Amino acid sequence: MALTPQTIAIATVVVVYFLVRYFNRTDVPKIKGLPEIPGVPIFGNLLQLGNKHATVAAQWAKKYGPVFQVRMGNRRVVFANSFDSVRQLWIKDPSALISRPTFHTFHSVVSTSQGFTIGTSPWDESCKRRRKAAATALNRPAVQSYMPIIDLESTASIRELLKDNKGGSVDINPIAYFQRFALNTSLMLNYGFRIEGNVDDALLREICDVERGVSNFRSTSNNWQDYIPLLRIFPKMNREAQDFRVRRDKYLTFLLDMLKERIAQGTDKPCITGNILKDPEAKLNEAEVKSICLTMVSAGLDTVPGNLIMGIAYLASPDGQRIQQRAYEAIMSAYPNGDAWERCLVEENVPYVTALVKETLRFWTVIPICLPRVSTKEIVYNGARIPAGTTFFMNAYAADYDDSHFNNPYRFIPERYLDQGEGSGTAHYAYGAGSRMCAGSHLANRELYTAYIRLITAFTMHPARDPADAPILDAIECNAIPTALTTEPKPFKVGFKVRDLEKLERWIKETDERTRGL
Ligand code: HEM
Repeated sequence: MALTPQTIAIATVVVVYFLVRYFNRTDVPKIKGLPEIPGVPIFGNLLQLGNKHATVAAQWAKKYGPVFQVRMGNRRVVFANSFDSVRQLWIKDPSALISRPTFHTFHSVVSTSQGFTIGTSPWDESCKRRRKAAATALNRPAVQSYMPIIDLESTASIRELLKDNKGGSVDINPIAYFQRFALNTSLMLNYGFRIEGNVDDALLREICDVERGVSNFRSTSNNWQDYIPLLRIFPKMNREAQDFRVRRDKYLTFLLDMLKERIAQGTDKPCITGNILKDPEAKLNEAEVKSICLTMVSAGLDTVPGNLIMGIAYLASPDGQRIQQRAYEAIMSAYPNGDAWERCLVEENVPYVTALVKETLRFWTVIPICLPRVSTKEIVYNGARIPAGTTFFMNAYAADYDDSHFNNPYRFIPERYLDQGEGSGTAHYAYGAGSRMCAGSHLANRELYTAYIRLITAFTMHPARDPADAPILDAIECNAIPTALTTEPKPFKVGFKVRDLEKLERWIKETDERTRGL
């Protein structure tokens, strides 16, 4: 019997209907009582979120309220967009959001050889062990013992800056200098190894490029194949992710093998992985050691420089001149003998610079959509029952620019953290919040504080001579890759003028003497 055109049309409609229904399912059913952003079949809200998730979600929050649900392909996501709602969901019952979701690209393609970082691991016994090991290695007393490394690396970057700016006649793009500062600090801590070459060193560039690429595969806003499984039939994304994995394996294996060889020969320097490998009581297996190494190499690599570089961009701008001057006066009044360069290694005694660090972290919020969480039990929010297994996104950018919490959030005002009020309690969500908050925040704070004290006492910073080199002073617009997990600052240049060459050369020489054995 021949099929009539009508039968074919009806059959097509039925097949399409069931296909759309099949592909339109979500991991968690619609949550009653929580506003839902209207979307389209299969894609959900992905098309509307586009490549600026943080700003689009912040706009929706104005219409739908601070917490709402969206559909990203087949994943239902609860988005929190205000300072207070983050506090309620992430901090009030921290155990409820202790886990992390898995995503196809990062977890099944990029991470098959070295395992997951701590920050991308779902909560289980292994994650607990790794987080505990990292937290112990990164707690306050441990970080204090690493200050010689920060002494060495901040000086190395400033020394090279001084050489390259040729007496102030050349404007400088600060990015590579502070990438090396952050990477070498992490490598020294983790492997007792540092990259000796200049900012063009091949290993430095390779690690920075690959980690940046991998960070894009980790992004919650970049990988539609994570949300729409049908898209995984296109092999291109998988191939790119695999290429990055191969390149990453190469240097991670090189670094770990080198450390093991040095331990065998007794020539290793004290470091976190060395301590673990040599500790007969350590309960971590090879895969867990690799995960910690991976975390240590990647966690501070984009985040610390992103803050420092954009902080420098602001300080050097016409608006930043007042802040630079005030910071300089505060440093001079705390250290009239000019020993801030050295004292910043043992104490944090300039509240204005501490406030400058906090405001930098808030204003630039370099992970605008914080690392995602998944709930391990039911959470009740404003009467809505959100089931266990739901994915949560913290819009840290929106929360850090929440005008019901911060006065003039779009202005860069370190003073907000000098007075209580805005500064009391959680200062900002740049480090996330609650049970899986950044484990490296003490280290990062010490790196930023030391770098600021040294940069501000060494130089005055000015706009570049060519207006085309001016930075973009907006936390979203400054980002060269809007869908990246961590802000990648668009290139810009700054003028550095030495305040007192003789003193600076003396401080550098003193660091050289102090750090000779490292
Ligand atoms: C300014 C620099 C940094 C920023 C802005 C930053 C930010 C963050 C954020 C937003 C998270 C997710 C927190 C959450 O889900 O609530 C995180 C996690 C993490 N960070 Fe950092 N981070 C920085 C530097 C570092 C450094 C230097 C290290 C260590 C070398 C580090 C180690 C970690 C670890 C281990 C986690 C995972 C915590 C977990 O999942 O249990 N971070 N960081």
